[in-house]
Amino acid sequence: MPVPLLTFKVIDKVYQNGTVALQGVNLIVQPGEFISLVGPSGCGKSTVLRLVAGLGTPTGGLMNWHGPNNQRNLAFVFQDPALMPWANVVENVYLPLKLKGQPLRSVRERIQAAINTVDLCGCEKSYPRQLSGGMKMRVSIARALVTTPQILLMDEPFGALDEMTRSRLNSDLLHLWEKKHWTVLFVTHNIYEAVYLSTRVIVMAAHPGRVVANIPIEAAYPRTDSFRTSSQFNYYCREIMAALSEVEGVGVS
Ligand SMILES: Nc1ncnc2c1ncn2[C@@H]1O[C@H](COP(=O)(O)OP(=O)(O)OP(=O)(O)O)[C@@H](O)[C@H]1O
Repeated sequence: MPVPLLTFKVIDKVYQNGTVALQGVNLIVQPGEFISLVGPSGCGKSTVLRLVAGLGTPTGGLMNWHGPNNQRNLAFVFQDPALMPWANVVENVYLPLKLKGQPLRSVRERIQAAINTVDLCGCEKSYPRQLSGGMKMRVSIARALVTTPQILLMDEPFGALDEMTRSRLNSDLLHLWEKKHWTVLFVTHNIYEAVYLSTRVIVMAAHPGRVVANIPIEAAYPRTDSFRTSSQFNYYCREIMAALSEVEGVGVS
């Protein structure tokens, strides 16, 4: 077995008001995996991402990064692309590097490469108001990629988009992942999206937040549109629905 990137060993997270957001969560993340977390509202999906990002600490258990000096190099993509409205695409993608004090001239190539990766070549000078919802999300992904993260944390990134745009961005994201093979932790309420994208789906339950199933999606990549209508796809969707229906508070959309 390769050395994991990150491990959660029996992780608990109890917030100050007493909410048990996570109880006894075990998770091993291998480099290059695309893991989706699905489950009803309040089962602790975002809490897992926040702990990985270092935005809070577990109240029990052990979380280990296996990189040098326990270092983490990660990037977050949220549902809201949160672009600076007064800044163009290049300036928005530059932001994380600017915050690290890197002069623009020294990172221009990296910025351009990230913009090319998300197929926004030609839009460098555009402002957010001139871009569609899907294009704004691509800028947000480019801004995450420009830091070359070891792990990309995505919290319902496509939840606010219409079904067509979501489906196209799912395919685009998968193409990017196949090219670059980053490690992705992806939160979604949508089991079809989870099955289409992931190497593995973690099903969670609420009250307390916990893992109830760990389902490897053993379908070959590249995953084309025909995968979405295949019997294999339906099989995995049914398996996840069955795991969800065994727990209370099922709320998938
Ligand atoms: N800062 C906080 N303080 C107190 N309770 C919190 C805090 N953040 C989250 N919670 C609670 O912890 C539980 C897990 O929340 P979390 O946001 O991780 O769930 P989730 O599965 O991502 O939910 P959703 O799908 O609705 O976004 C919920 O009951 C939530 O109300």
